[in-house]
Order: sequence, then structure tokens, then C-alpha cells
Amino acid sequence: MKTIDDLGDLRGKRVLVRSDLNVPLDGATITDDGRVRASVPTIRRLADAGAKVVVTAHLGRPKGAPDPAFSLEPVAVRLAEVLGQDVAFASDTVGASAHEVVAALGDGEVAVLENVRFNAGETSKDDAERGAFADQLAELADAFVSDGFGVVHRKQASVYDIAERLPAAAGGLVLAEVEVLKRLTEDPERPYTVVLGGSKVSDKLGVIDNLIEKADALLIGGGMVFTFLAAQGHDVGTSLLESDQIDTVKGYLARAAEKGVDIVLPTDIVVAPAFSADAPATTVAADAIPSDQMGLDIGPESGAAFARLVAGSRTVFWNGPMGVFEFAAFAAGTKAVAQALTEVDGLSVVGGGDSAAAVRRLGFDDDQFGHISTGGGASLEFLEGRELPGLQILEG
Ligand SMILES: Nc1ncnc2c1ncn2[C@@H]1O[C@H](COP(=O)(O)OP(=O)(O)O)[C@@H](O)[C@H]1O
Ligand SMILES: O=C(OP(=O)(O)O)[C@H](O)COP(=O)(O)O
Repeated sequence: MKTIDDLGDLRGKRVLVRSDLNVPLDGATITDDGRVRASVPTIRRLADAGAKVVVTAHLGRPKGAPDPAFSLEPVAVRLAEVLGQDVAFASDTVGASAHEVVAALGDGEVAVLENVRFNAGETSKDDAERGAFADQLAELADAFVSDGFGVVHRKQASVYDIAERLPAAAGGLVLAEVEVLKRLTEDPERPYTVVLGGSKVSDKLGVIDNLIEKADALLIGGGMVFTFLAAQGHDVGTSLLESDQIDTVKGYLARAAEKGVDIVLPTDIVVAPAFSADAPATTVAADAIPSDQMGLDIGPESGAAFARLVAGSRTVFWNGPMGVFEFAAFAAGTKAVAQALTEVDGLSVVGGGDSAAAVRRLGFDDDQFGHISTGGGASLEFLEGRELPGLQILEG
């Protein structure tokens, strides 16, 4: 992959940096600034080289139009604090404000553009529509640095198409992430266990297909669980469920059994009548979820079983909290798995914005893990051995 060194002398040049600043927010308050901190070294390096640094990033999944709830402005404020220098903010991504802010940048100064996903072209499946938006982004810069590891699995304008339009290079974060994750793909020490949870179920279920070929055991928690339980014929009440994936999941279970790969499901679940911090929590058997309750965490018996399997592995990759850790009553499963990862005699990797936020919020330090990856979906697809569009476009 091309690196920043390949871009030559950057003094006075406008460099567009794609960062992953998709941080968890409570209102306008950032609850974990890990992705901001991870983005700073590349931004600092470019600013120190005298570039005019234009940062582009997304926040959440707005629907291709401006939505104040997903403004990057609070994130730009936090970036300025962590960088220790002023950061200008453009109230649009490629419009008059962006052009004005970029034109006003001096050498070594930094600006953040408003949420790139406020523009329908960013995530469009139509190549021409995405390309037209990438053309507009490209007008704002002389070179492109891809540093948002968490989005390199997305074929999106600010990740992929832009790299076809400007001299492009991988930033330090992307290079560092790839370096560590390669260790998990090249002959991992066994047993190799992958723990999957979280709420992006439809996005991430597909990775199981390839991971069955690579890992010795797959532990399923979080919102992932319920499509599996439904595939086994159980009622999952009002839990998160991808009904159209039930047949696919049945196929995974059958193939894993054939290959001798353990797909381990929780045997007990913490349920509540509503998705809220103070909903009364009870623990039930995984095959007896009441029809008016939703599963919000794996139960204590499952937490202990998952912890034993994790701690006994030599290589562990974990993406996706085991429950709704943001609410104390549903954080125990995530805490049990996190604790077990710290005890692994080998390589333990936590991936994903919320998973990283969870371990920090539950009192763990980053250095208790082998690596904390900023990307969940991106690292999972990397481990699958898939070609990631945002990396492939930087090659050559
Ligand atoms: N049983 C569940 N039902 C609903 N949401 C869940 C459940 N378990 C975990 N979650 C949610 O999953 C979210 C994180 O999912 P995801 O974005 O896939 O992880 P990451 O950002 O680490 O890749 C958390 O906000 C958590 O509350
Ligand atoms: O949060 C992210 O991914 P993750 O939850 O898989 O870690 C990235 O910012 C990508 O976001 P997206 O999954 O909305 O494309």
C-alpha cells in the first residue's frame, strides 16, 4: 500500500484525510473518544508536515441528508482538544461552507467537514452517483489519506472513489491495524476463538460463513443470539431478530457441525420488558424467553462459560458487546468476556467502536488487551480474508 511518504512534500498542499470519528454519543456528549484519539497521530503528522489538513468523516447512519442529531461539530470540538490546536468546522461537506473553510486554511492548520453521510452520494450503490460526489470532494484537496480503518470495508465515496481521483495513501492508523490483524490471519495459534455480538446483526452475520473455515470456535452473544435461537426453533420474544436470515443461520449451524467447529450459543439470557436502563431484569433459559420480553444480555451461566472458553484460547478476536452494556443491568456478560480476554495467554484483540468503548467504560485499560482495533466490521471482514475496497484501492 502507498504511504504518506509516497505523497512527497506536503507543505502548502490541501490533504483530505478520511478518518473514522464515529464515536458513541449521549446527546451531544461523547461517551468514548477512542476513535478521535486514534485519528490524531496521522492528522498531527500531516499538520507538522505543513499540509492544510481537511478531515472528512461520518457519524452514525443518517439517511443521506443533513440531520442535526448526527452533526460532527461536537466531535470537531473534541478533536481540537486532543490535538491541542484550533480546528475549523465547515457546516456542510462539499458546499459553500466547506470551500470557504478550506480556502482559509494556513499551512499546518486543520478543518473538519460536516458528516459526509449527509450527502446521498457517499453511500450510494450507484457508481455514477458516488463518483459525482467523490468529484466534489476531490475539488477540496490535492491529495488523499485514508486513515479511517473502521470504514475500509465500505465501498463509499470518501473511502473508495476519492482514492481514484487524487494521489492517495494509507495513513498510519490503517497501516498499524493491518499489521496486527495480519497476525490473526497468518497461522493463528490455536485454539482460535472468535466472539461475536453487538447490534449490527444483518451486517455481520455474513462473516460467519468464512469464519467457520478459520476459527475453532465461534461464541455468539449480543443481538446476534436471537436469530440463532430462532433458527433452533425457539421463541425470542421481542428481541432483536433478523427473520429473513433464519435459513442462512440454519445453514451455518449445519456446516459448523460438519466441520467440527463449535458455534457456542448462550444457555441463559437476561430479559426485560423494554429497552431501558431501569426495566426490571430477569434471567431465563435461552429456550424459554417470554413472548413479551426482550433479551438484553447473555445470562451469568453463559458469561461464565464464554469466559472459560475465551481464557483457554491462544488467539481471540472479539467484536460486539454481549449485551446492552450502556445500561448497568445488562453489562455483566460483556464484562465477563472482557475480563477473560485480559487473561488470554496469547493474542487477544477487541474490535469495534462500541466494543472498545465498552471495555473502557467497564474499567479496563487498553494495555490489558493485545490490541484494540478501531474497526469492528472492517476487522471481521479482514479476518475472513476478504478484499476490502478501501484497502484494495490504495494498492499499487
Ligand atoms: N441483546 C441486544 N439487543 C440490542 N442491542 C444490543 C444487544 N446486545 C448488544 N447490543 C448493542 O450493540 C451495540 C454495539 O453493536 P456494534 O455496533 O455491532 O458493535 P461495535 O461498534 O463494537 O462493532 C451496543 O450499543 C449494544 O447496546
Ligand atoms: O462504527 C463502525 O463500525 P463498527 O461498529 O463495525 O466498529 C464504523 O464507523 C463504520 O460504520 P458503519 O457500520 O455505519 O459503516
